[in-house]
Amino acid sequence: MLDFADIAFDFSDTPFIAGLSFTVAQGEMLGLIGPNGAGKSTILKLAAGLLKPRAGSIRLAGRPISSYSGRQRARRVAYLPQQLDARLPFRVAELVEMGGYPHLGKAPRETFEALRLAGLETKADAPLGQLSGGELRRAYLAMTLRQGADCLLLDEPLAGLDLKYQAELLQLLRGIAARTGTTVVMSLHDMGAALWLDRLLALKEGELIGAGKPRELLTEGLIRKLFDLDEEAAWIFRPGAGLPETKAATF
Ligand SMILES: Nc1ncnc2c1ncn2[C@@H]1O[C@H](COP(=O)(O)OP(=O)(O)OP(=O)(O)O)[C@@H](O)[C@H]1O
Repeated sequence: MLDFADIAFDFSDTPFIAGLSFTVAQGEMLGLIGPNGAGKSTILKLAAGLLKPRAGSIRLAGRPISSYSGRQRARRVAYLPQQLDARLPFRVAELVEMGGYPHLGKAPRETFEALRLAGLETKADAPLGQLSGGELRRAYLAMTLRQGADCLLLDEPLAGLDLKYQAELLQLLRGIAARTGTTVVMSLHDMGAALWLDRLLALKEGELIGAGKPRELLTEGLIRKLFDLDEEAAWIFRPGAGLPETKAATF
């Protein structure tokens, strides 16, 4: 569904990504993990066609992403940015309705259905500025779902969601992927949630340092290398182990 081949990308004159290659199969749920600034958002923006690589090719469903018109691309790819604007002067249902734009209003998923999937039926008439952080993310997510694209590119979709909505969102995406073959690529920081994805790419400073099934990839060694955690700091990755006494004493 998505094919990055030998991608290079620079910010102005600063080289950032070099020789990055990976593919994502149709219906797969892929997670991008790594520290702040690792390049997860950059990769999602490249996949969405919002940034252009300096070298290499990005293909979507077998065609170069650059060969799609804006509307064609929006039918194939829906992108949920990390930074969401709560100041837009719209109500929730109006925002979600905009997801139908690439289909001239005839999107595969109706606005109410998208609202229901995001658990926002009762907030349909609320102005965006009156939503909580998690509700705002779910409103934008509903717009993304309404778009009915084959490939969902979601930048930290779980951020700010309470546990119930994190679980529901993962189940929802899993169901959509299984039923319709929709491909999901998401960045995330929650290693517990990452366990429920099909495959993970571990990124650091624009480089792919590991890839694989979550339960095989997420070793303590990989986590320590990825996030520069020394042995003592790695307590954070040992659920149930508790805070080491030496650490607790220094707080
Ligand atoms: N427009 C820009 N110009 C210059 N540098 C940029 C620009 N956008 C991002 N960067 C830099 O590129 C690097 C990668 O940023 P990116 O947003 O892809 O990271 P990320 O892995 O998504 O991080 P986070 O977990 O904090 O969201 C960062 O060092 C960032 O400062």
